[in-house]
Amino acid sequence: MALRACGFIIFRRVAQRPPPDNIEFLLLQTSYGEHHWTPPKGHVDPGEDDLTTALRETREEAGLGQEHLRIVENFVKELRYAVRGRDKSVLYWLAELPDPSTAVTLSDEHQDFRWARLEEACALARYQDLQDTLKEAQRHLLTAEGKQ
Ligand SMILES: Nc1nc2c(ncn2[C@@H]2O[C@H](COP(=O)(O)OP(=O)(O)OP(=O)(O)OP(=O)(O)OC[C@H]3O[C@@H](n4cnc5c(=O)[nH]c(N)nc54)[C@H](O)[C@@H]3O)[C@@H](O)[C@H]2O)c(=O)[nH]1
Repeated sequence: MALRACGFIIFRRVAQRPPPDNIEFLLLQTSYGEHHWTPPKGHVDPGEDDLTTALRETREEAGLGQEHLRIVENFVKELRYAVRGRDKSVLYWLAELPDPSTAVTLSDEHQDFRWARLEEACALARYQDLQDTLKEAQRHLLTAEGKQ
């Protein structure tokens, strides 16, 4: 069976810059393996529903819970890639951190985090599918605000 993981693309808006540069995405760097950067996400536990997984992993990995987040409607993206020869599917929802000063608290699974504008986020993310997803998220937000 394919591996399945779920998470959140989390963004915040900073007041000091005009759109689109006011949008910053949260990326976490693993403390293991290739030290790659991804949004908070993780494997679905047996019997767990996808959104519950996304919320649980975001709390575990970034210290951010539903009380800190505003989930954006009509945005969910699936990425499919192979990990050590097994197909993996990752579902990402999109959520805003309305209070941009809310602290991010990492677990042992990650060694660093970054709030990054789209260009830097894409450079950190490295994988084309994740970069495309971040770009789509930004487009979705700007379109919703009538700024594009
Ligand atoms: N020591 C050690 N331990 C590990 C390792 N590996 C796992 N652990 C343990 O597992 C726990 C994590 O459990 P969860 O939090 O539940 O799972 P996830 O959050 O899902 O995390 P993963 O790291 O398993 O999965 P990915 O992020 O998917 O990375 C897997 C590979 O896929 C590629 N890749 C990544 N992202 C993209 C993308 O967007 N697009 C594309 N195209 N490719 C992408 C990249 O090549 C990468 O190397 C940790 O606590 C460790 O105990 C490891 O290498 N060494």
